[in-house]
Amino acid sequence: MKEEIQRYAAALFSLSEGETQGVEQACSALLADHELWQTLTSPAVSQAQKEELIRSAPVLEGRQPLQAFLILLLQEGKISQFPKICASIRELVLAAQGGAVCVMTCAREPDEQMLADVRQAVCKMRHLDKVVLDIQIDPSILGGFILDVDGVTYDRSVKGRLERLAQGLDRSPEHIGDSVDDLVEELKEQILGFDSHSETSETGRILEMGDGIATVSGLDRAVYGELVEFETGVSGMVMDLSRDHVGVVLLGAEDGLGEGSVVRRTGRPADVPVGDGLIGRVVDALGHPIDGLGSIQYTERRPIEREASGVVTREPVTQPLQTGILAIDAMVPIGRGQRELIIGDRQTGKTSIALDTILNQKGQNVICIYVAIGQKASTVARIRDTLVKHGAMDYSIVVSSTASDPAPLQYVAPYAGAAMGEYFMSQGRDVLIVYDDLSKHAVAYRAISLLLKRSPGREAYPGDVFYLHSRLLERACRLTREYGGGSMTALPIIETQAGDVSAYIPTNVISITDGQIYLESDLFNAGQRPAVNVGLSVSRVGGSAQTRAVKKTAGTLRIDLARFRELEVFTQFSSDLDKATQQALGHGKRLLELLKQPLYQPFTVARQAVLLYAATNGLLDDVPLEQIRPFAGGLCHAMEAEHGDVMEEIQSTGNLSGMAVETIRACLDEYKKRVSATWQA
Ligand SMILES: Nc1ncnc2c1ncn2[C@@H]1O[C@H](COP(=O)(O)OP(=O)(O)OP(=O)(O)O)[C@@H](O)[C@H]1O
Repeated sequence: MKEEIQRYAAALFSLSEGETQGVEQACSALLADHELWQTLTSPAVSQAQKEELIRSAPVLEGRQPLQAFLILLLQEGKISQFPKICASIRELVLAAQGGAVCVMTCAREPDEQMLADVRQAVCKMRHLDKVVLDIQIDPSILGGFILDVDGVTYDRSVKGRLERLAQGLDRSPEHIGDSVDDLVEELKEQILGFDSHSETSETGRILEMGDGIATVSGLDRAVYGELVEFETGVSGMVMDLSRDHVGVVLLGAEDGLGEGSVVRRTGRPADVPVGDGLIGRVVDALGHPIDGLGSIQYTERRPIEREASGVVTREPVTQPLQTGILAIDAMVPIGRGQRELIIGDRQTGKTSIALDTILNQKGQNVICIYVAIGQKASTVARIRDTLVKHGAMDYSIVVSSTASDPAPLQYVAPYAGAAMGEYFMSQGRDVLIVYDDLSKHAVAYRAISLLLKRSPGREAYPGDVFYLHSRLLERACRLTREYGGGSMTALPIIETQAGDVSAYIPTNVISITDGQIYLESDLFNAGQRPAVNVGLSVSRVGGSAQTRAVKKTAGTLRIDLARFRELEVFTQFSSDLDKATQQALGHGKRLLELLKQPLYQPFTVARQAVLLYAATNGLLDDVPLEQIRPFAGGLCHAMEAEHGDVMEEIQSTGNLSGMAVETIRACLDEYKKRVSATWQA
């Protein structure tokens, strides 16, 4: 509506070339003639009579362009908008003369001296030649005034100052001690140090509102990604910039907002609290606690969007990040600073792998962040319980945006998690971040983009959906020693439909990451859990980070399994197999059996090395298939109980010495002798 009025005003302004002031006066005179104006807007008077009245009215005499304009308004049924058009013309006339109209809200009628001072101050501040003040009286501001100049609000009201003081007191409870004296001291300090100067803010108004998206006019200087505040206190993020309006996504409830509601610029990008205070907490996508454990004492705030570290600050991935899952650490090793995708159909154990990896970081000095995107609240609660139960919450943060949260919050969540992780990385610490899952993240972004009227592309995703994830995952890296030497390892999760890895989002994320762990429903249903498909899973950079003991012993595992798969297919229908084939099949079956691992039971490096050494050297081939897992467990126990020093050495050096190999062989022979009697029975 405002745009339409401005268009009419601009048309009339251009019609009255060089004679704008005269036209403005004629407009004012017409509005001042109450009888004439009421007749023109009365529904009882016919159109022809009104047109005749316009042509013959003394106040419009000699003003043909204005008469034609009014007749046009009459014909288009817009005559009631004429007072607003006049106000808009007044602004245009003033702007042409180097001036502006300012709305000044006062608690009571201001005196002449004050008006003159304000006019002079505004002229100086905004470099204007002339200022017209439109005075509005609002006793609720208590005293002082609020000045609105060209979309920028200068608040010098008593009410505004009190609100700012209250906000300041609200924000500083962190350092206040427990005693009343401390509290009084702190309050005194706050009040004495309060800067009572006016607050300048740029405000706009909502033009349209719906589905968590607000179209706002008047925020001409707003920048992409900036945080704005609505009059109900809800925040929003600018995500669309057009010529005469901006698109804002709401980061909270829409209640109480509608057309005309005031929106204020904050001048800062969307940010989240970061710091050690967040460890052990469950927070929402904006970093607010949702675990009922009280407020969070954060160290600083960091913007959720940040450019990824550059080439100079990065170091190659050389340090392992143990998942504790034998199949992964042996064949798809992950290094600190790597991005390894976990991909698979629904219910194939994707989250379980990520959780097991978090549990395995206990005592490893790694901060873990689990970001739930579009998950059920009950799932998030279950994950938190699991972490608490295994003592993993002491070094973890859960960032939760559940399926019931608005799409913008689901969109923001992984970036917020990355910002929290980056803080620890900048402190030289190692971070593991799990994004569960990015398919739902892409869906949330698609919803926002379509509501912002961006053109849909393949599968209705917007054109920049690749950038959506690449800029997120690029933030995972290992920093050089000069930059603190911290790292952030990312485990993004993608859900496929019926195993289709060639769909749009899966292919995108596969191409961004440094490898993928591919989980298969068939394997999962056949009882092979974790259901890692060894053939399709790769780790592009993890090999150089793999622990030597595991690398040495797992050397032939991948090839052995590939050979087994091939043989299995070929020999499916033949009953008469030669001895070598039978042996190869038996070996493969035992390897697969060994790779089965129950939930929440991660293996240490020493255990992995012992088991892999035994399996890949065929030392388990004479153990009955159904006894493999109990035998493996027993062997590890025997090694730990009888050769604790050797296990300790493997664990600490990450290497398998000749002496260790001999000990393993001896212990295995001895243990086998001990238990083999029970097999025959
Ligand atoms: N190694 C395992 N051993 C036994 N059960 C497992 C194993 N891994 C996963 N499961 C079980 O499989 C089920 C699905 O696991 P999970 O929730 O991790 O899968 P998902 O692929 O993340 O599922 P969703 O599609 O719901 O995200 C769970 O009930 C879990 O207990």
